[in-house]
Amino acid sequence: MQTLIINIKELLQVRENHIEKVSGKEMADLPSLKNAFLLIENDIIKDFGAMDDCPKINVDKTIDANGKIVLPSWCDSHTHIVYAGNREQEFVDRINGLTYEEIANRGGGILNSAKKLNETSEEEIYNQSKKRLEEVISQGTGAVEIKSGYGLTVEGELKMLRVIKKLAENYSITIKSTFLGAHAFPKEFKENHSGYIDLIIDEMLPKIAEENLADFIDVFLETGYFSVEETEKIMEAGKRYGLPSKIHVNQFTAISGIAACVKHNALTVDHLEIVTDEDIEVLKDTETMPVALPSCSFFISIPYTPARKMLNAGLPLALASDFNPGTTPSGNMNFVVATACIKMKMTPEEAINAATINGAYAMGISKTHGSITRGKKANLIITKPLHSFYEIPYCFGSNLVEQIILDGKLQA
Ligand SMILES: N=CN[C@@H](CCC(=O)O)C(=O)O
Ligand SMILES: [Zn+2]
Repeated sequence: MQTLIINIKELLQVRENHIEKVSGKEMADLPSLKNAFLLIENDIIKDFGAMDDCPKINVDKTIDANGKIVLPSWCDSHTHIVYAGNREQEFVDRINGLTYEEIANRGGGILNSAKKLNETSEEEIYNQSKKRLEEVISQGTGAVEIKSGYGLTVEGELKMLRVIKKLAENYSITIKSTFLGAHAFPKEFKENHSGYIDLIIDEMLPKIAEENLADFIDVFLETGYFSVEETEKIMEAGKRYGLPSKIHVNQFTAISGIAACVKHNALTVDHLEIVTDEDIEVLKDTETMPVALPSCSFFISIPYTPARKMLNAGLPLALASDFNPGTTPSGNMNFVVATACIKMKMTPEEAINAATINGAYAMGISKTHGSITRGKKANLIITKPLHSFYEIPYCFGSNLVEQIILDGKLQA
């Protein structure tokens, strides 16, 4: 099956040679081709180039992208799409003056979602979650990481991970799965942290490994949640099962968690609303990708990740949605890119690099996703006719995604 896209006004994120990620100043460069074609064979990008060089061949399908921009699908490396119910009452409570911390201390927050999840059947959780997945697909996401973390019991965590697995089996979007048993301490373990950590390490992890349910392990490393020492113990356990870590850290406080993550070769450190100079130093020249979640900052009114400072220090940065019922009930990566430009002062080039190739790196899939490179997966966005790709962040409230290609197939 061959599909040819012709007359592309601008083809973005064109990389002739394989790259894993872009860092610092490199992020300002978003290579592109104007008046281009792109040839897809089955689910793979077979070729691309200037329209003058467009092959004269018979193909199964031709798409005329006159006036439109084509780019690799968004790679959203941090979500909690699988959950039960929602938490709109907490949204109103925050409007009326309560903080995220105060709501959590009253038994709301993550424990509220955990209660709902444990009361809901696997089938019902699947049905609720698939709607969110379908929504983000329609908004241009072509690869997504989904975390557990609202079970906080052996059965609850397994249930969430099985739903993620089923979504991955039933949808063309690429899905990576992360075990986040260490999202919060359940009430019954409030005074017995080591008891819950033993449950994670001795009971949850072996079962998850046996069913091959996770690609990564995550911990909410934060004051009032998991300490640096507790997180290190869980990262080490994850490693024994071949699970690299992707860690929630520095959302509200900086407690030297990033250094611990780097020491354990974490693939990513995520959130980073509060970042110290020491944190930046420790991330330099490492393989750990910092991940910013600007929709979370927007929704719960906390600081934005200091992107400029980090890029000026030569660091890479990925952007992700954090789609979850508490802090970010949106998985719209177009909004993430726009907010990064508007609030974090990233240029459109930097933000698109952060949401494509660096997002792919943050899921361990930059060999196959995140750029227009021959041999990579044909997961693509075709926009509506645009003046330029700057309109993607500029028109922050509009849906500019016209068509989606996943696994080389145009989605209905
Ligand atoms: N901060 C930790 N976890 C989620 C929020 C969880 C929740 O409130 O349900 C986040 O990434 O923002
Ligand atoms: Zn999160």
